[in-house]
Amino acid sequence: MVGSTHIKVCGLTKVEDGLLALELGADYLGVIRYDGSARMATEAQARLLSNSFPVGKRVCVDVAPSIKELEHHGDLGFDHFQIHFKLDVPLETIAAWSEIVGKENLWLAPHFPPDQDFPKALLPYADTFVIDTYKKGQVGGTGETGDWTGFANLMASYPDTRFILAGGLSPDNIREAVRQSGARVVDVNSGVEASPGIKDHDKLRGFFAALG
Ligand SMILES: O=C(O)c1ccccc1NCC(=O)[C@H](O)[C@H](O)COP(=O)(O)O
Repeated sequence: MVGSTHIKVCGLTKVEDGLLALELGADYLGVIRYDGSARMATEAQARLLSNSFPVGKRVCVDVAPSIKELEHHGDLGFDHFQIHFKLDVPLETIAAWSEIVGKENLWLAPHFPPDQDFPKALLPYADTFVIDTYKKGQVGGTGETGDWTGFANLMASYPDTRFILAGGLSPDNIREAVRQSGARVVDVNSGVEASPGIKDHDKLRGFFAALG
């Protein structure tokens, strides 16, 4: 945490990048297990990262995993499970994800356009929602900024739910993003990368410094 902002650094594939993020004050470290991502950690990398990072801070990120895949992510030792998905996924599937990992550990990242209301039917299944920038045809990790005032309105509408601001955050815009959105938890990935899956240590330092 820096000031009153909690921070997740996502898309890690190297232990040293995660350890630097922790040293700087990261609250959560994200490892992507989706095979459509340029930042996907292999099974061996995911196991190493999970074993190297503190309990309670390890987040496994995937896109609409099967039940078997989600159970396997749990076996790798992750604490929280961030699932990106399109709204055509049946509520029964979402209920099953919630049952498997626990509502308190499920971070739902629904893919919905800015002109559509937040899908409140999802609220019973997770305590935490990641609001990532919508881009047609891409489920998560767009690297583009979203609607920060819309995020502030969402938080005001559902005060008992934890929302995480994601999408295109960087050392250059994080201060303004937090000011406009009121976000208490932020998620950064491509904005602090040297290349997909590899963090740029100067950018990482710059991101945390900007919040200080
Ligand atoms: O980053 C990806 O490649 C990705 C692919 C599919 C689903 C999620 C993905 N990333 C999630 C994240 O890294 C973050 O949670 C978040 O979306 C922020 O990403 P960025 O806009 O790059 O900061």
